[in-house]
Amino acid sequence: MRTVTVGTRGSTLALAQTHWVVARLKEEWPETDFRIQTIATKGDRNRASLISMAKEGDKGFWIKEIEDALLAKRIDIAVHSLKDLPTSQPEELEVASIPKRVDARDVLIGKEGMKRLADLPQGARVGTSSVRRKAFLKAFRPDLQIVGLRGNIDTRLAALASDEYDAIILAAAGLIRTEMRHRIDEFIEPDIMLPAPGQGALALETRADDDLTVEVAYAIHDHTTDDRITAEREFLAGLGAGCMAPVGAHATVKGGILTLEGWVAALDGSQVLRATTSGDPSECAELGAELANDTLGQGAQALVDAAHEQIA
Ligand SMILES: NCc1[nH]cc(CCC(=O)O)c1CC(=O)O
Repeated sequence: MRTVTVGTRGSTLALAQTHWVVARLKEEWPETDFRIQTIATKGDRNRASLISMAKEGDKGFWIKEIEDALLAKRIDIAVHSLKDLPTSQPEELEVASIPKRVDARDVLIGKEGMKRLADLPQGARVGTSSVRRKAFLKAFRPDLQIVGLRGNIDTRLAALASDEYDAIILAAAGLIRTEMRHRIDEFIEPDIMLPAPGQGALALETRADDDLTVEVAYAIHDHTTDDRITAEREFLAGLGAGCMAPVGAHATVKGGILTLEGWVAALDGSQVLRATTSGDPSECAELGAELANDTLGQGAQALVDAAHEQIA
């Protein structure tokens, strides 16, 4: 029996999504034995200094150790949240497969009487440490107070019980995958808060020359998800921005047409540039690049640069 070792971080979410991936792979490859290996990353060990790590240009703080394990052949497939994966991989590695995406939206979870964003009282305190969520929240409701909120999903949900927050914002996908959908009070529509590029999608990374494993992983590839997230990530890349930028992107495919929406915001929400384009899904990369150029033409570079400076 062939054995494929699947590597992941050890958080509840990372393990839940890896168990889901392995169950899907096992359906396609019943003769293969899949093992799960957990790996601690710098992001797991040192949560407090995410911002300072970003300042050092250390983009892959959730993935470096996992990619090292792939290169050293300790694991064969790495499972990542796609939105945490930099837009390019080391030369010896590749994203071999992108499974079907779950809900890309952000959600609100609130205390009693604080269950809808539009209905929150004046000056309500909303927990998030995402610059994108903060900027779009401030643009929608300048009165809201944004309070930092870090940690894995369990930590963030527990923090809501404290006095510091009236409501918190999380990705729907994380709650759905950890069987906590029932905790969601409101799905925030993309016309209020555009999701992060790739939110709700996973990436299976392999060694580029490991043909057998690439084939195993590719069996659960979803072409429509791939087209959508390619458009979203090309938009982000075209802006020269990373996952710490106040940038949202969301692509949908309906009736054979891909529609991509992209937003770039000032950190304080005082300005949001919005653009949209559509075309054939096979043109997904070009559509992303074109949309980045469109927002650059509207002055997006100044917003991205200002965000880089303020965060650094
Ligand atoms: N940055 C952390 C992170 N990375 C992936 C998810 C879960 C959602 C997903 O798969 O996109 C989360 C938590 C969150 O943003 O609430």
